[in-house]
Amino acid sequence: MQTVNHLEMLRNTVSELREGGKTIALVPTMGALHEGHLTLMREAAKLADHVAVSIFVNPTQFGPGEDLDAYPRQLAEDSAMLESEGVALLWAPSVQEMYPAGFASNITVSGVSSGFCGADRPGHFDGVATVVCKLFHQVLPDIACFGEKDWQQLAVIRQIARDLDLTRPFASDIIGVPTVREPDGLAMSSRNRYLDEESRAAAATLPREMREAIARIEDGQHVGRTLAALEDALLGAGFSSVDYADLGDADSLELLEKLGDRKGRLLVAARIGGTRLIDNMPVGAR
Ligand SMILES: Nc1ncnc2c1ncn2[C@@H]1O[C@H](COP(=O)(O)OP(=O)(O)OP(=O)(O)O)[C@@H](O)[C@H]1O
Ligand SMILES: CC(C)(CO)[C@@H](O)C(=O)[O-]
Ligand code: BAL
Repeated sequence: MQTVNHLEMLRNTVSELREGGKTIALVPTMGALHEGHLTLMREAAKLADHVAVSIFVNPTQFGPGEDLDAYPRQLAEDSAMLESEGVALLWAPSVQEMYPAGFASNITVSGVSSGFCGADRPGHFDGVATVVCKLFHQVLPDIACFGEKDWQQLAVIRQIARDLDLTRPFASDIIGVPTVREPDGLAMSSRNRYLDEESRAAAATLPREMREAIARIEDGQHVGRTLAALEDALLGAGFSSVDYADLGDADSLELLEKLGDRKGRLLVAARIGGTRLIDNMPVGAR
């Protein structure tokens, strides 16, 4: 694996990897790798000749008071995991390399980025869209893989890929990979490591109650009342607050009060032991 920290070297390495018409799949991450990330890499490896992974804790997607400083950074450990996955290229730029002095651009996506996490974390998806756009221009991948765990992020990235002509041939090259879960159902996330034993045990209530709520909605029960009951169940199980628990159209993320024949998605963000967890699941898929 080649580890690259500077743009000029990245360009040379990408050209070398491309020799003979070889293709590249990019997996953007913020590091602190877990099995969810490795699953993205294994999917990427099926779809291209080489897998490139970026590790960059992107300051512009963190709001004031969020966990930018506390976010786990473990490049040596991550690097060893990538080596054993057969990753060809690790792109690990510094903040200075990504945002040199005088950097002044920003990509704002309307529509899909406005509710859910977009409402709770103002500017978050601007930061994500801007850095992902830069990563695409830097690595020039043929495809890129993202996790469905961050469903709204995936929708935002599909939108910029389409709008800004980021991939060949357009957004079909953005691959969404289903959420990888712990045995008790909790979605894997780098932030799970913030949880103490008690909060970690209670966190599994989130996917369990989501599945219950989905079954009720699919059985025709009132959406608003079912979601209110879901919030109560989470608060009763030890969550300190629920940022949102809403049913959205799976693609546009428009809020749905009734499922009808729409393909829906239940999206939840809730806090436990000081940690904000997110999850989402399909509704109306059965
Ligand atoms: N459990 C998971 N299943 C599938 N993909 C995942 C999972 N967790 C993360 N990903 C994907 O990995 C990529 C990198 O995510 P990131 O490095 O932010 O990890 P994370 O575990 O989501 O961290 P965080 O705790 O910050 O949410 C994203 O495309 C994300 O959706
Ligand atoms: C896509 C991403 C790497 C952009 O910083 C980040 O939001 C993430 O890890 O999900
Ligand atoms: N995986 C999403 C990145 C973030 O929460 O900032």
